[in-house]
Amino acid sequence: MRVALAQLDIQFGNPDENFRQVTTAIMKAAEEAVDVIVLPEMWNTGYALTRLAALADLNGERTQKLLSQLAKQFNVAIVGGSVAVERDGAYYNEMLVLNRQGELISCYDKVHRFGLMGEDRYITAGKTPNIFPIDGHPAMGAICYDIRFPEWLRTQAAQGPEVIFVSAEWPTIRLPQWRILLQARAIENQAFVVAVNRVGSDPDNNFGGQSLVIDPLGQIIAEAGSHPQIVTAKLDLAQVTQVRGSMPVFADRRPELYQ
Ligand SMILES: NC(=O)CCC(=O)C(=O)O
Repeated sequence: MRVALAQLDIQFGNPDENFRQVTTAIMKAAEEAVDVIVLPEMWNTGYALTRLAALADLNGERTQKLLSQLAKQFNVAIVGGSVAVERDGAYYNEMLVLNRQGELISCYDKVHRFGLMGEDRYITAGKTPNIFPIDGHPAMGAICYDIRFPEWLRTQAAQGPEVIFVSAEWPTIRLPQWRILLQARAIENQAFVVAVNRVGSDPDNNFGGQSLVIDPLGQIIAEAGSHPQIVTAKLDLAQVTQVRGSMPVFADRRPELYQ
């Protein structure tokens, strides 16, 4: 599986510019003949949470239309990062996943709201998992702060996903934790982790990128810098079978003790 990570400088509160930027990034990534393109968190608006009424994508329609059209045009799956969406008068931090045919195969609302960036005041939390196939391989997705909750990722990883896609707006100041948390999620779940962060800044935070691809042993196999860029990597998914076969961590679990 060849993946492209679109590390973008999201423009605060400017959906038109961000839709333009995402279109360009997907077109550029598709030139690399990848199977999946992954976007960062809240790429339509950034964390302009006080302006959601004016800026959020109503029912995710604009996002789904664009990503579906690009997926079909370039014959590529898209893990659509996340966007601010309005549904029935509530606001969500929502990941849309499209297959190569442009069909919506998963719609996930961030489960853990990040209070330090105001999500607890403006965003409604999701409560459903996010497992989907990419070309027949089981995969899953999480959004930023979700990675601090290993039990949430584990509950889903125990169902078989070989790749964990993560979309984030993770501030520079905590990047050392970003790296360690993602490596730990890869090791404990014996899965690839493909994690996209943004770069640039908003009125409250700087974002230093460092998007990562990590193998099931926790080794970093691709890494972005701190500027906008597309990073590509090849995942040898047979490695997941091999690592899980050599140490049966999932079979050895004692979930009856963990409540
Ligand atoms: N957008 C987020 O969820 C940020 C999470 C974060 O920065 C963290 O340290 O956790």
